Amino acid sequence: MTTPCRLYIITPPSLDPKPFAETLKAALDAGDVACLQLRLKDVPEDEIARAADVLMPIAQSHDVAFILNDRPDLAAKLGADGVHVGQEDTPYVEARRLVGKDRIVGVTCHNSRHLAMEAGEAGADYVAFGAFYPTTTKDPKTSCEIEVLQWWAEVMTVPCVAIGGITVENAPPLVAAGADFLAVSNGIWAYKDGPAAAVRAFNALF
Ligand SMILES: Cc1ncc(COP(=O)(O)OP(=O)(O)O)c(N)n1
Ligand SMILES: Cc1nc(C(=O)O)sc1CCOP(=O)(O)O
Ligand SMILES: [Mg+2]
Repeated sequence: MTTPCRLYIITPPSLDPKPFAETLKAALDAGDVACLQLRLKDVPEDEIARAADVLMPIAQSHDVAFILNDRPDLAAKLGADGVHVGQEDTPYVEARRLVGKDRIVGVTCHNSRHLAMEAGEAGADYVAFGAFYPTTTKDPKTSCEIEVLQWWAEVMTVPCVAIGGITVENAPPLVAAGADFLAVSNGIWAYKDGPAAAVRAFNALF
């Protein structure tokens, strides 16, 4: 039996924790969300820690796993539920050593079956493929064909995440291909009817 696709929300590239907390609560109240990734690039550690202090309890009280981007050391120190690392970040094995066996470690695999098999065999909790669509959130290294996702979902058991420019409108082929999670930033925060409506609309697709 296949499990339904779930939402993996990524925070906006910059945020003010106190006001953003209210937006986040409304979004997480609106429907099922599996993970929230705190992704603040090029900011000092204390800014990430301040944001995590405010946002992690909100995620966890909604049963949403709180994942920190890039920083396994800080994920362990702050008590996050996991970390996401890319190919230019801390290598998987070191990330796992830093966070321990009980936290989630996810790995960016771009559009590469080879990187995904390596990560899966090493013990990653999920592999992430992207970017599936054009995105304004970052300049992605690769674009990924839906076929890669479909192949992974058919052949492998390690969960896969689809990322990059995903919106309520363009998500259906990714869901049909077997993505376990859709990782979405702008498609949530800039949704025409607001983030809570986006969460409802994604859940209606699943
Ligand atoms: C779920 C998920 N997938 C991919 C990424 C991208 O990670 P990375 O390649 O390290 O790039 P940055 O996000 O660090 O700019 C991600 N963050 N989350
Ligand atoms: C953080 C990130 N990584 C990507 C990759 O392809 O690895 S695409 C991306 C941006 C995700 O944000 P949005 O949903 O706004 O496009
Ligand atoms: Mg990274």
